[in-house]
Amino acid sequence: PARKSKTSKDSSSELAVCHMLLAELEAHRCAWPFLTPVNHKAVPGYKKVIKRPMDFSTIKEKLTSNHYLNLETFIADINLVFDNCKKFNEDQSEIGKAGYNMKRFFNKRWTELLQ
Ligand SMILES: Cn1cc(C(=O)NCCN)ccc1=O
Repeated sequence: PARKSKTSKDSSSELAVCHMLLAELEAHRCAWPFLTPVNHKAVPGYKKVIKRPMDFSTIKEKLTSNHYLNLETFIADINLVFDNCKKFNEDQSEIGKAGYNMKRFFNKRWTELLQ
């Protein structure tokens, strides 16, 4: 049978999964470059190159202030962190490798939890 629009239960359990996923990302040993906003005064070129900065602390703030209307907008911000990283850093740099590891970890975990 066709699924009715999302019930409030669905979205509150999805929200709980988002909190859990974010906590796991923050605890990952490769999370260090992504925990707080990149200091664009200390990182030459970052402000010009990266049009939509994003980091885990900003995502947590948005999550706790009910900014995310649905799961997709949360996942889009997580992926923005990794897309920015790939754009700005060499693949084989320490930060580039950390971003690749975090993206693989995230994809594995959210598909386990939500699909
Ligand atoms: C994600 N990212 C982080 C940094 C950085 O310097 N983070 C502070 C680590 N303490 C620089 C470029 C970049 O793309």
